Amino acid sequence: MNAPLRLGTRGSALALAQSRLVAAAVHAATGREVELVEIVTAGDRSSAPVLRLGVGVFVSALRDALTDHRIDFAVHSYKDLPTAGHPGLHIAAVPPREDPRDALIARDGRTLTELPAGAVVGTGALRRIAQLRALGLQLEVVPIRGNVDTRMARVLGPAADLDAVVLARAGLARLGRAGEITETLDPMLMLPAPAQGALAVECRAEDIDLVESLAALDHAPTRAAVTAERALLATLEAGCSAPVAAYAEIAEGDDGDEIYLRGAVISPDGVRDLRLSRTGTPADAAEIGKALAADLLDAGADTLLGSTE
Ligand SMILES: NCc1[nH]cc(CCC(=O)O)c1CC(=O)O
Repeated sequence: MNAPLRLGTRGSALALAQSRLVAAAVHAATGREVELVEIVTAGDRSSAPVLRLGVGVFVSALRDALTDHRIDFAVHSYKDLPTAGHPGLHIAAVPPREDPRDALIARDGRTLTELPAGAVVGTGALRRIAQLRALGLQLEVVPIRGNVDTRMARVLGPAADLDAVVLARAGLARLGRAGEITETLDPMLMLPAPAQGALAVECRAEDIDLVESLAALDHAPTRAAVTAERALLATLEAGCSAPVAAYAEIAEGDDGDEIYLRGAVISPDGVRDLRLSRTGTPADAAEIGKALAADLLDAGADTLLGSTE
């Protein structure tokens, strides 16, 4: 009898929901029992804002637990992973992606265009702040923090102080709260973060049996999409903190699957807004991402990236 596999997870509602989803999929695919091991991170203990700590603290606590053999595998929100890999660890599976789009949750069921001028919209990422400002809707866009429930309460709770918030649809869907979304935002207006809605299932590279078992959860089109989006991010990232968005769609073409990658770099005030795209085959996902990043740099993204330091 094999001992249960230990799946390390943070204790937040979203992390637990994602971990339970993957635990069930691993059990179904392998017949192995999976037990959740809660890892308390420096980020969970601290009251400092996540923006200052960086999501890296959550990721590194799980990675330390993997390296120390306290757990066998971990599930990350892929978009929170640094673009550089981690020595000794391997992303054994990228399960099917949730809807990667961003979502608006507004009072009185409103959509973006139904919000009155001067409406106050809260959101966390610079990428979203910049794109909301680029719409020219005369919204007052303010940075907010906290977990999904905290952010939703700023619009729907008894002490609501915002007209709307923008969050990833995927997180709300996994928490069973997609029904509270008042508009799912078209990627033409709000291009998502690279890898948004995707999960990364990580284990020790040396555990070849587990690497092989977890591969049953891998979804090739999602992996190709995420590879393209993150290649773009990694190529642009050199020393910058500018808002970068990327979204790859995989569709059936005449000669097999085709990948359609869109990328955007927007100045934080929303005034300069560069959007370009490329197509190719999923096998070339990484090259397409790098090439689109080069296109964006040629079109002036470098000055945009430089000006936001
Ligand atoms: N940075 C926070 C974060 N990391 C992952 C998700 C959930 C969506 C996903 O899995 O991409 C969220 C919340 C959000 O952006 O609204």
